[in-house]
Amino acid sequence: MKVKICGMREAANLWAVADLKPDYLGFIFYGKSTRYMRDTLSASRVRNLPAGIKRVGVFVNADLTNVQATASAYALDYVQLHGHETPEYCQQARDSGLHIIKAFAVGETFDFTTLTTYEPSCDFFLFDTKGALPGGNGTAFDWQILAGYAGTTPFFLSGGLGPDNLAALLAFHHPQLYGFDFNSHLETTPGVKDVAVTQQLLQRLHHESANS
Ligand SMILES: O=C(O)c1ccccc1NCC(=O)[C@H](O)[C@H](O)COP(=O)(O)O
Repeated sequence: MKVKICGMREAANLWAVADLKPDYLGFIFYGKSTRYMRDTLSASRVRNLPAGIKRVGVFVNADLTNVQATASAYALDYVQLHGHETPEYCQQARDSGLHIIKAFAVGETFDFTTLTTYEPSCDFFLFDTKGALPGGNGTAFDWQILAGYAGTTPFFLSGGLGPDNLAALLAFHHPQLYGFDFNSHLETTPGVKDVAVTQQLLQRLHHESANS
């Protein structure tokens, strides 16, 4: 199972977490987020992450030209779209060479038929919890609702994941489950991950994968 750690914003913390070798690291390019990182992390620091870690830029209803320029400056491997971006927007982004993770906010119900038109343009979906904020709400949704997802695009499971629900997480299965996305439940303050907690979590995940 792949692991994405999202919302990095401090240089020293970024290097410490990168040393733990997560598969993906996420950077928030949404100005209203407490994890906004344009002022705290230079493009060269992000570009120079160790090989093997995929860089993901998170955007919310951003102008496509801005997304393209940012993806190029920070050498982003993926753009994660967390707003009301349409299938046409995703297709245009993909046609320009970007790789797409489209996030969807899941509430008590979710109409999975709305995903069909996104399938051709998206590399991954990310199912997050519906909340007051576009992301980073820190609450989990009822993952059983994903039994209704019968599409072919692999997905990241997200929303309030952390050490406290890791056992339940490891017991959750879905044919298209690709990875877990962690954020606020690993933090000491918004944008700063607790390195010891993150290390323990990754060790537990690797241990479980090796034994499954
Ligand atoms: O984290 C943010 O501040 C954020 C703000 C706006 C859009 C997306 C954002 N985060 C994207 C993520 O991928 C988070 O990891 C995801 O929402 C889950 O966060 P959490 O519930 O805190 O685990």
